[in-house]
Amino acid sequence: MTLHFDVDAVVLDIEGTTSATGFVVDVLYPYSRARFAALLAERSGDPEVARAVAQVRELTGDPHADAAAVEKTLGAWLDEDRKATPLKTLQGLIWSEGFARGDLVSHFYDDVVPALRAWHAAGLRLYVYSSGSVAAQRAWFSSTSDGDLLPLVLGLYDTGNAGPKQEPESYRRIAESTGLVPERLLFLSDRPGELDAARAAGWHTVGIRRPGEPYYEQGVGDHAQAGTFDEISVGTTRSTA
Ligand SMILES: CSCCC(=O)C(=O)COP(=O)(O)O
Ligand SMILES: [Mg+2]
Repeated sequence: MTLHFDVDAVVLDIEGTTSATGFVVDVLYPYSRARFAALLAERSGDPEVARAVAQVRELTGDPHADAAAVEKTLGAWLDEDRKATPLKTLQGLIWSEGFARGDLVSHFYDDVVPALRAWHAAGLRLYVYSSGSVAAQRAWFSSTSDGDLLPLVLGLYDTGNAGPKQEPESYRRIAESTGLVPERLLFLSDRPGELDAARAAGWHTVGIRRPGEPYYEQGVGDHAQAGTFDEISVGTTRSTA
């Protein structure tokens, strides 16, 4: 069955939706884990690193945590796949450099890139909203085995510039930033809590359920659902806020 939506923009989650969680956890996470110590030791003066370290100390309630303690916290958050903003900031710095060096090439499910190209060609606006930092998203879309997909994407949102993914206010903030009314936006995600928040903000939602992904068995509640992007048809008649 094909789901049809008359919208102006599609907002994409990454992990579990455009791309495999397994790749993120098995390739990207070890890559960052192996480099946290060097980043904390060598670049503590970098404002982005210093801000993230301060956030780690705040979140753990330990204002005097040294580099070793911060690294331990980052490792524990990785183990539980916690989407903590400072973890994502530091991972983003490490991954961006890894992609730029050619150590990393991003993963997209086979159905995703053709759909993104077709939707973009049809005049749909494409945005990303991921727990991965904007820096990580930029690198992710730039360094694919299908070439640079970043020109397809009009804007990137993360938990820093939009807020937590399970809060409706974050989706209101994104809608305002795009200049589109909520009912002209479609959010694709694998996580029911994110879909609930987007719907509470007035967006259309589709839960993406791919075999092997963490939320596959649980499902996406009463949201429309699709196994691949091929099952989604989007068209635009343009209407801005
Ligand atoms: C290029 S982002 C890397 C993936 C990641 O770290 C992440 O947390 C993605 O979470 P999402 O919100 O896209 O499910
Ligand atoms: Mg996801």
